Amino acid sequence: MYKGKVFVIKVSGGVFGDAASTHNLMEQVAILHQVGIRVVLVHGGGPQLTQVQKSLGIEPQIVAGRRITDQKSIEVTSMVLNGLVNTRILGICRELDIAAVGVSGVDAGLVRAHKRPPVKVEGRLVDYGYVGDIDLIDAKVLQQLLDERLMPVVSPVSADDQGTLLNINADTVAAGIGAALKAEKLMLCTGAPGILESVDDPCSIISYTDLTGLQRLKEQGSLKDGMLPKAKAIEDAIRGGVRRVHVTSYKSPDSLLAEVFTNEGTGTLVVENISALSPAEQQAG
Ligand SMILES: Nc1ncnc2c1ncn2[C@@H]1O[C@H](COP(=O)(O)OP(=O)(O)O)[C@@H](O)[C@H]1O
Ligand SMILES: CC(=O)N[C@@H](CCC(=O)OP(=O)(O)O)C(=O)O
Repeated sequence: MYKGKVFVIKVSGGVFGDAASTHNLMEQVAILHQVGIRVVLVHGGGPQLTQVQKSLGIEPQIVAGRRITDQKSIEVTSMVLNGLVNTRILGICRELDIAAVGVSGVDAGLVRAHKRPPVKVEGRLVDYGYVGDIDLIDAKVLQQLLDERLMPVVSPVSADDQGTLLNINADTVAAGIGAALKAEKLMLCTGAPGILESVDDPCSIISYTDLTGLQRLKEQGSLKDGMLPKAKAIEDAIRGGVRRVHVTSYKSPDSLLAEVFTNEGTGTLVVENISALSPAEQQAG
């Protein structure tokens, strides 16, 4: 059913803090790649970035889920995301025999962005510095790699047309790539079990929702911190043509495969409009 279809899988940096979770997740990615799904892996690296910033005496500042990125921090961002995290994932791909190629949003004009001007967030003016907003995704380079059966491993570091490097949230980049490739699925693997009705109650997981449901959660204040850029990314991906967005935990051992190959799944599935789906479609993973 999914052979030849595009899945964009975004893995949060948190997974790489634990070797067993990392292997577990990458083994599932390997299976999806090996059965003929065109997998694009987009990675984060927020916790690693925070750690290296602190070791260099830079106090990390994150506002509404996005990192304020000054001149020194954009250098750290490209060192950590393009260097450390991307290369570590490629090493695991070697071990698991996945033919993978590392790229970033800078490569071959993949992500064209501009520096975000100071914006009002939660009532105050915030200058995010070298943080980018996406103008265009040119996914040609990814199509070429996928046509050669190579798995792209994408770091979200991007640039403007002058070559100024910009930091973009990995969920945002994954959503843009999903929309550009009209992906069958965007899978966001995060530390949370899925989208929760109440962030303090891990049992309040929402199994199935749509854009109206997501808006309701936002309006009632259920979405906070890192879930804010994730919710925006989910909305943009679906409006851009991605059929299904899944939010799953990297902590449960078979979360990706269960989400794809069982009706129940383990996390949250978001579609454009639940009532527009046929009963059969509502059943499908
Ligand atoms: N309604 C919610 N459901 C789930 N997580 C939420 C919600 N609201 C806020 N969060 C927080 O958002 C976090 C996910 O964001 P973040 O840690 O930035 O993600 P990642 O690094 O995986 O991209 C969760 O671990 C949780 O603390
Ligand atoms: C602008 C912005 O916030 N960029 C993110 C990029 C990394 C990321 O998104 O990593 P996770 O998926 O692990 O959170 C950051 O600096 O943390």
